Amino acid sequence: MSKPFVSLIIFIMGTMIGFLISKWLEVGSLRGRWLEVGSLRGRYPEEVPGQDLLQGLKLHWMPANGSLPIRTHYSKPDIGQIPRNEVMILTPWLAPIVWEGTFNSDILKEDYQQKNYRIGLTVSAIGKYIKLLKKFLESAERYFMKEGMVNYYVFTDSPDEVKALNLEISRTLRIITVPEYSNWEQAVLGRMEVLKNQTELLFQKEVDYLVSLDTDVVMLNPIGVEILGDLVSVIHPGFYHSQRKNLPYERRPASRAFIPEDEGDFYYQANFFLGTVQRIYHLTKTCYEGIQIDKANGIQARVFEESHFNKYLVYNKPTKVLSPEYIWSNSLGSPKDIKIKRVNHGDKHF
Ligand SMILES: CC(=O)N[C@H]1[C@@H](OP(=O)(O)OP(=O)(O)OC[C@H]2O[C@@H](n3ccc(=O)[nH]c3=O)[C@H](O)[C@@H]2O)O[C@H](CO)[C@H](O)[C@@H]1O
Ligand SMILES: [Mn+2]
Repeated sequence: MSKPFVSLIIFIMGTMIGFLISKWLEVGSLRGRWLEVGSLRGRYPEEVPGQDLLQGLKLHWMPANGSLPIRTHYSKPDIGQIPRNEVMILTPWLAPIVWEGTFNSDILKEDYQQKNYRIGLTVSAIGKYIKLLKKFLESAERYFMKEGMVNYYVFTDSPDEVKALNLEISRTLRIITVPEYSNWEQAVLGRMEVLKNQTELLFQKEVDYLVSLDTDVVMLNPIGVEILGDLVSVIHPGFYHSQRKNLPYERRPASRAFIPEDEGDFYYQANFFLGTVQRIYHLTKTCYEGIQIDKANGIQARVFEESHFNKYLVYNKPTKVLSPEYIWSNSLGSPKDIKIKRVNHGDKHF
């Protein structure tokens, strides 16, 4: 055989082997791809992929009947305009801090009205605190979620006394009987237990959001849908400028409310918190369990249920934070950064 002929044969064979190897590799990778496609194909035609992802989602910009809802008109947000320049309006974990001047109620209300949330406002009126209930509810009628679907839930040891108040209210009020607690501490700690138990029994069926407030609160200005969020707490008005070392967290490791010295964001006040039923259930259950464990170990946390509440919020960050404007006390005066006093807390005229 001549030399050129042998070279030609070798060239042709080489090309063929190269071609076969490249095809083999391609089939291998195609097989990988084919597996993926095959797993998607397996869902047709019975299931349309993605439909389950949309279940329960309440969107409203395209109503089913085609008519457009009435829109709120407002000026365009200006990226260069700072709503408040003297206070923090966003936490380092990106939760908004709600201050007067940072939101437009009309935009928020529009969203709220379309979604029709049900809100449960819970309040304890045990023993002499029943005397504060009338004023509390009258102020809630006037200022709390005016345009919303609100139920009031009153925890009391004396339903007859509550009925005797002859409250004139426009919303449903349910009286929930709780034990006669032996003292103030038991009543305050018991609130977590009652909230937890009633969420299991009742709240989960009746409302979307739960709000817990003290009875010694009188609302002075509107408290609206701007407060709604998955888990919302209020910065304590007495400590909002304090350094971490001065916050009254529980620092003893023996308590379940223990927070190490180098941890803690804000100090929150346990007299006002809210969230979705599910998040409030988890919060109150965790605090209740912490309180029970402390009790079994013969230790009382520094600020009762508020210590457990603060511990929870260090490790389960609130998704929205309300400024001290939402739980102000007149006794704290009128500092410049408090632009509006939405409530007066702590006036106990029994
Ligand atoms: C200075 C201080 O220590 N302040 C604490 C105290 O605030 P306060 O002095 O605001 O507590 P408080 O006397 O208002 O009690 C809390 C709430 O529990 C209810 N209640 C209490 C006792 C009772 O016999 N009957 C009854 O119904 C009632 O709704 C009352 O508003 O307690 C709060 C409980 O969230 C926080 O721990 C506060 O940091
Ligand atoms: Mn109080």
